[in-house]
Amino acid sequence: MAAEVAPGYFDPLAVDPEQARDVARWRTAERQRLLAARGAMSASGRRGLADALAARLEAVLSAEAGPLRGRILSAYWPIRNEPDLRPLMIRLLAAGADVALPVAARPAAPLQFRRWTSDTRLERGVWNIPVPPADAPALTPQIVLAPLVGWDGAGYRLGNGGGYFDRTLAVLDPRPLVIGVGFEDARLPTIFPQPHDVPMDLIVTEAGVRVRRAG
Ligand SMILES: Nc1nc2c(c(=O)[nH]1)N(C=O)[C@@H](CNc1ccc(C(=O)N[C@@H](CCC(=O)O)C(=O)O)cc1)CN2
Ligand SMILES: Nc1ncnc2c1ncn2[C@@H]1O[C@H](COP(=O)(O)OP(=O)(O)OP(=O)(O)O)[C@@H](O)[C@H]1O
Repeated sequence: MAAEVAPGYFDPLAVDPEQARDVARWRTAERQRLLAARGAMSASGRRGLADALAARLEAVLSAEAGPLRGRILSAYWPIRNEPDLRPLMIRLLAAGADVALPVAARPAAPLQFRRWTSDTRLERGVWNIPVPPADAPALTPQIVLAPLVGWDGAGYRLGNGGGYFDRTLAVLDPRPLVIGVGFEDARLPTIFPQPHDVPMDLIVTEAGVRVRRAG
């Protein structure tokens, strides 16, 4: 009997399509809930938490990555009430780091990273996200700040649902130090990690380093 069944049938790592659909549906609902909660914060409350988060990040960066001069860091231009780290991005530039922004240039493809300075004239990319223009230098980041919609204690990230960071982290070589950044309140018991989900090396919130994966 067993010999008649394709060996893949018993593959314990195979994804059950029904379960994958359930997880995807659950994530869509959790994303909505978390985005609504973040949107309901006052602007000044969000600003205060973002500033606290930026201070935590600065300490983490110097502890983990050493001097920032010459380092290539990817940050993000805030959308959907994400923590606004633009003041930190300016300080990183002043410290001599190269700052890049992610660009979803093609659907279902890895992100590109383009150099950003305070003089860069941003254009509107997909979903109206401001991005550096196509002639901005392409950079390969050594450190990636990945904005979190949600996160869990195992270091997994719930993002905006495009799968862009997962696709990107799957192909970046050498692999950068990946730091998930978001608000403490966005913690979930688990995001039900799927085979494509790439865990963060660190998760930092306004409360400090919340997850650190060995590695
Ligand atoms: N500030 C910032 N920039 C970023 C990201 C980010 O999360 N934050 N990205 C990080 O990847 C990339 C853009 N990713 C995005 C992915 C999906 C959607 C989006 O609109 N998604 C659908 C929901 C899809 C679903 O739930 O299945 C939507 O909300 O309608 C927007 C941006 C690149 N730049
Ligand atoms: N490496 C990959 N290769 C192919 N598809 C992928 C990969 N990573 C993610 N996906 C697909 O992208 C979709 C969204 O994934 P997921 O819910 O993890 O997004 P997210 O991490 O929240 O989004 P984002 O990174 O854009 O903020 C899923 O359907 C998933 O199958």
